[in-house]
Amino acid sequence: MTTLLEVKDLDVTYPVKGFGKKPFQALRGVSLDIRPGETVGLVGESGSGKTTLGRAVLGLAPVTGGSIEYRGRDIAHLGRRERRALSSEIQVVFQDPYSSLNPALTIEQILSEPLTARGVAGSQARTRVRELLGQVNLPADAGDRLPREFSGGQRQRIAIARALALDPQLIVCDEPVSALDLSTQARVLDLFIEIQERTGVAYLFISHDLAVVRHISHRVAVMYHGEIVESGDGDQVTGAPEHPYTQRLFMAAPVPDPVRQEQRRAERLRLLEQQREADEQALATASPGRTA
Ligand SMILES: Nc1ncnc2c1ncn2[C@@H]1O[C@H](COP(=O)(O)OP(=O)(O)OP(=O)(O)O)[C@@H](O)[C@H]1O
Repeated sequence: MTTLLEVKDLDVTYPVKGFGKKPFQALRGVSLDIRPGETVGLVGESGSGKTTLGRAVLGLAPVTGGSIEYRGRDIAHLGRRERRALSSEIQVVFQDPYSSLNPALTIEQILSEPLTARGVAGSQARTRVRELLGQVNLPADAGDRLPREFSGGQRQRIAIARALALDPQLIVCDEPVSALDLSTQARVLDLFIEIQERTGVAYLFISHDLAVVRHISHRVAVMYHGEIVESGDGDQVTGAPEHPYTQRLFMAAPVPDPVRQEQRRAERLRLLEQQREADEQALATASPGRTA
């Protein structure tokens, strides 16, 4: 299979303001590839450089070394116009569905924006907006409403619809479910999977949540202090990590094993039962006339 995105030996260094302050190197020799239709999960603790890598792919971080090839073309240092042209291919969904949608625009206006920028207008754009709302399981009349009329999960669906408007090949998803409650997370994750199965879009899926990454990724890369310390098949990396950092990271967040959970529940019930019997015995001793 061909490679869609190939990041090679990437360095990103942020200039730091203030006299005598040294620039901060946030990524060091990072290499990673994404194939068409694939989800690569990027995991690591806060500050390890996950967002920086996503932003570099989007042309929003100061790349100081290495390359980012999209379909064989280096996109690490594109000018504004070339970058805009690439926005139909590479899109983004951010963490916060509250700040990422313009509160003054209706959903139809929000979803039409990328279409209008491409010269798709009028009835063609309206048809596409309805199609997009359907793709993310929102009713067609959602187009007339404002973002504030929707829940967090619904807003994230709208953000996903906007990202899909131009049929991208790759979406950088930066913690897209972290702001949602657990059951909404599960539904939005399933939506990501369903969309991928239907459209063949690839995801660079950034999350600090191992359960989320495990659920959605075909392959997983683990970041630590600006470097990728381990990468490979999702089950392999999450199930039998090799690098000591990954082992520690995964030990801190144990896999919810249904058999183990059932054993723990049975153990809790047994202890409660023991406690109840002990209480009743104590009560019976204190008041000998009482029958259990
Ligand atoms: N614009 C910036 N200028 C200077 N340093 C930055 C800038 N953006 C990020 N950093 C630093 O780069 C490092 C990596 O940050 P980044 O946000 O990529 O990590 P992360 O793994 O996504 O963490 P989190 O999950 O907390 O967002 C951090 O030490 C951060 O403080």
